[in-house]
Amino acid sequence: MDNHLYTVAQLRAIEASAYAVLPPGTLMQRAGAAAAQFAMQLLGERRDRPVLVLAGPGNNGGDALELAANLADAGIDALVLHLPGQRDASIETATAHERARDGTVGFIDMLPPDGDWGLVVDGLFGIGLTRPIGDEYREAIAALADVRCPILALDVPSGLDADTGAIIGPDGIAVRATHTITFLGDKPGLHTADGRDHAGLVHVEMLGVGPEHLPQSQARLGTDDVFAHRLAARRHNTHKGSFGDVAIVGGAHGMAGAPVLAARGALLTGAGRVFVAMLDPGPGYDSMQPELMFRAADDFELDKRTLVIGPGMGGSASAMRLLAKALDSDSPLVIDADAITLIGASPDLLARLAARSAPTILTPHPLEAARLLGKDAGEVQADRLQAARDMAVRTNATVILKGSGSVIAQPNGETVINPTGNAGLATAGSGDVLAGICGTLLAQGWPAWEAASGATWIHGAAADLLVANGVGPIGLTAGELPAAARAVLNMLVLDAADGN
Ligand SMILES: NC(=O)C1=CN([C@@H]2O[C@H](COP(=O)(O)OP(=O)(O)OC[C@H]3O[C@@H](n4cnc5c(N)ncnc54)[C@H](O)[C@@H]3O)[C@@H](O)[C@H]2O)[C@@H](O)CC1
Ligand SMILES: Nc1ncnc2c1ncn2[C@@H]1O[C@H](COP(=O)(O)OP(=O)(O)O)[C@@H](O)[C@H]1O
Ligand SMILES: [K+]
Repeated sequence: MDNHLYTVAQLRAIEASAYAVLPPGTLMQRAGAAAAQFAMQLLGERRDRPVLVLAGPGNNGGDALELAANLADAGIDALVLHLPGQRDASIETATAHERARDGTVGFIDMLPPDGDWGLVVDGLFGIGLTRPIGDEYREAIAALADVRCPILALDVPSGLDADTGAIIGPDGIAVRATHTITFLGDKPGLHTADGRDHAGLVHVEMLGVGPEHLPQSQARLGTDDVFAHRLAARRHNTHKGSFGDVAIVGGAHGMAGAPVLAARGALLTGAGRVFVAMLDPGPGYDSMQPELMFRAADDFELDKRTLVIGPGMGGSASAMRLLAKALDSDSPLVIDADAITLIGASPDLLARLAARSAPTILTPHPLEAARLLGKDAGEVQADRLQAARDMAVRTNATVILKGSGSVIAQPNGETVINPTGNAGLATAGSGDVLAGICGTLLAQGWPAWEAASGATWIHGAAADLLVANGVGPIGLTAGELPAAARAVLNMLVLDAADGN
């Protein structure tokens, strides 16, 4: 599967390269025809209902007019609300307009208050949106909030930044589509930040443009292909030492739960032995998971095991001392939660981190990322891919910027957006479980990049599995994730053995 994600600048280059070898209007006609076909699939049994098509001033509007003409030719009642703006349309869009006018497409001047549509198509703006949506378009987009039928966005939901997944403008608005048919290549903004909520299910349509027109992409949508070759079935002749030791370092007073969740995550995804090194005196054992071994962090040997440092660790002097020791060690290291905050406040710790050569994964949520970058969380969320890449360069580590559409980046700029997971994960402790799974995969010898991509994928898929079984998204708890992650991992290993 082609899972490359292209920036708007790259899409413009693809467009220009394909445009140069095709008769004028070909790409728009193909976009309109493909979108009409997709629309008919979405309409299904509701083909007797009218389809509302919103067409904007640019070529996205041209696609919409082509789609309307195709639907009308197929006998569907297509009604266009055309909002052409001040500037002249491109020749392609003007031609599409003529075609729609000459056929049986209906044109309306305003939205009827209670249209009983079979489908609504958003062709207001695509990758050409350069400024916040103005009042004349805002009204039409706001009206879609009351629509009860599927909404199909052409190329990009209008109002969404295709590069970042942020809604354009401080007081911005964007269409919330149920489906997006996106042209000439997939886009990062459809899969992260507000992208998942606004794009719905994404279908990529290449419009017959071949690989010779496609540039090298720096970002991909994550699939299990990234780590599938690591999913080896376990051999009989193995022992607990074969699967690595993970030690979770954290657990200041009152925060013992965080390292315990991380430890359960690590244990149930296959580490041979899991320790919890507690900063402050805490529980002697976990009655739910008595296999975990509890130690005092102060005199705990940090070498020769994979470390997950930060869950519930607090910001005390002993936390800082332990973190410095962990950073200076040769152990594979996952840095989470309070440990990230401490590094954000200390140039010395940051320098130690950047100097490491052992595998290192950093798992910030947007606020922790902001502390590390000296920004605020809003600035991080405004461009999650760039923020993740900046952190990877600054720390010389693999970074997982968490949140809807987690972004995984490595210092060379390579980036993956994770497609699994759901809002059930927006609950305290789920990040601790992710850190534990990262630790397990590192302990089993996965390189940092594959461990980070794999852990994020498995963690999200665990939440998806729970939701599919009626556990969440509302009320899903972090403690339920480790067993679900175990089920996902075992299924992946079985699939890999079957050659699927
Ligand atoms: N050019 C081509 O060869 C193809 C273009 N395609 C479509 O064309 C789209 C890109 O077309 P355009 O570059 O015309 O861009 P758009 O149609 O996305 O919008 C740009 C137009 O809107 C105006 N505009 C931008 N922001 C605005 C705002 N906030 N308020 C009001 N007006 C605003 C611009 O001045 C311009 O006229 C793609 O997303 C895709 O849907 C497809 O048909 C594939 C082929
Ligand atoms: N709305 C969401 N959709 C998908 N994943 C989410 C969402 N909200 C949170 N997550 C995931 O849940 C985890 C939360 O981690 P974090 O914010 O560190 O919480 P905590 O510190 O309480 O464990 C991360 O893996 C994050 O990517
Ligand atoms: K659109």
